[in-house]
Amino acid sequence: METKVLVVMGSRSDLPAMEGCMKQLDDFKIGYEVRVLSAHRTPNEVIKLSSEAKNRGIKVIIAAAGGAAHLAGVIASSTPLPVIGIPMQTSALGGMDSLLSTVQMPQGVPVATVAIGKAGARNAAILACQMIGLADEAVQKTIEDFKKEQAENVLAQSIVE
Ligand SMILES: Nc1c(C(=O)O)ncn1[C@@H]1O[C@H](COP(=O)(O)O)[C@@H](O)[C@H]1O
Repeated sequence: METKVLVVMGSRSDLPAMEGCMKQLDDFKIGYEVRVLSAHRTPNEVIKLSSEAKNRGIKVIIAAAGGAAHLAGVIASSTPLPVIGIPMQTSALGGMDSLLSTVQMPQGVPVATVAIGKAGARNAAILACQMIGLADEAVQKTIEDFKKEQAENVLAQSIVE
């Protein structure tokens, strides 16, 4: 399967919160690559990865980090691809630290920031597929089917007895 999404996380400790992201990409049958790299601990490797991503055929980059979460912003600084940031939940500040440092980007370098933690991880995968679907009818159809099924599931449980 062609690799269309690059998933980067700041630490292996983010993996449990990120599993839903990879599962959602699997469910949508979207090819992806997962890397653990840090803008703080391995800055050169992060820039290399993000600056080469487009030429490798990647369409969207998902970046997850917690605390002083600069990873998504640094990636966004060095690629023309859309970057989706996932703020990881933290024990010290509940993820508010990650949220603010991911979302509050300076003008000119956007990061599309989703919710904190596991909900954001899954939504990042869905949003990435929606972006890919703009230029790929089969992927867009996958999203349409997903939304229809989701609505049917909610409606099936809408009557509370
Ligand atoms: N925020 C960043 C960055 C970065 O932004 O480059 N690199 C690692 N981290 C985050 O530090 C937290 C603790 O990491 P450790 O568990 O490895 O100490 C993780 O949530 C990671 O994403």
